[in-house]
Amino acid sequence: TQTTRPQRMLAAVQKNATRGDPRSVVKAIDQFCRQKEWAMNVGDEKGCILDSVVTEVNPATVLELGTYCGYSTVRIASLLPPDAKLITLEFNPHNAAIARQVIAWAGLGDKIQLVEGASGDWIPKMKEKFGIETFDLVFLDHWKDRYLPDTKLMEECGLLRKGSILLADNVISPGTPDYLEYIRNSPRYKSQYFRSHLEYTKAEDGLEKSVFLG
Ligand SMILES: O=C(NCCCCCn1ccnc1)c1cc(-c2ccc(F)cc2)cc(O)c1O
Ligand SMILES: [Mg+2]
Repeated sequence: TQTTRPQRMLAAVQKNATRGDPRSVVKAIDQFCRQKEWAMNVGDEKGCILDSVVTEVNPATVLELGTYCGYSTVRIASLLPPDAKLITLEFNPHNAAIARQVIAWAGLGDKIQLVEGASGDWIPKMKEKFGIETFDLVFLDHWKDRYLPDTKLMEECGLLRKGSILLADNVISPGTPDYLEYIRNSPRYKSQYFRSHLEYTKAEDGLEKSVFLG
């Protein structure tokens, strides 16, 4: 029977990456996506910007919205300090199952909590279920029409503190116009656009980094 693209991506990781070596997992996925099949990972070019923000913030608590196959999950977790916690939310059970195996191959299972379900349902439960007070860093990479409602929900649930960083993928391609309009005009955020390209292509895309001012 026909395999899925995430399954073929996982097979490429298990074939070409070294167990317990997150950077080799990232490299194997990028090679697969450049040489074999495009897939919607944040990719190597935007991934370098992601790495620099993670390193600068050095977060103790991270929320990732949109796991997909775990590429950015592994990228972020490989840069976190020892006791840091990364919670990643994935809606699609098949993708979540693949991501768990990619994360395990990278040897990062103890740093990452993968939660299956809808962000709108889980964000209000973060404190009670995971003992999270606030997030130091949020990486938005899920449905593009959920960036704005979920950001407002995080504000309302008190999950952001003065200095929390939101980093949003795909603000140009596919685009998140309502989120950009809100975050760039809100007095409660200071935003910066990092121009780049849509993963593995020459099309424009970029990351929007926003600091919550409280
Ligand atoms: O849709 C994207 N991501 C969300 C996937 C579903 C999330 C499910 N979920 C997880 C948690 N809550 C809900 C996405 C799309 C593209 C893209 C760009 C150009 C193109 F022609 C086709 C596609 C590029 C990305 O980088 C993306 O991230
Ligand atoms: Mg994306």
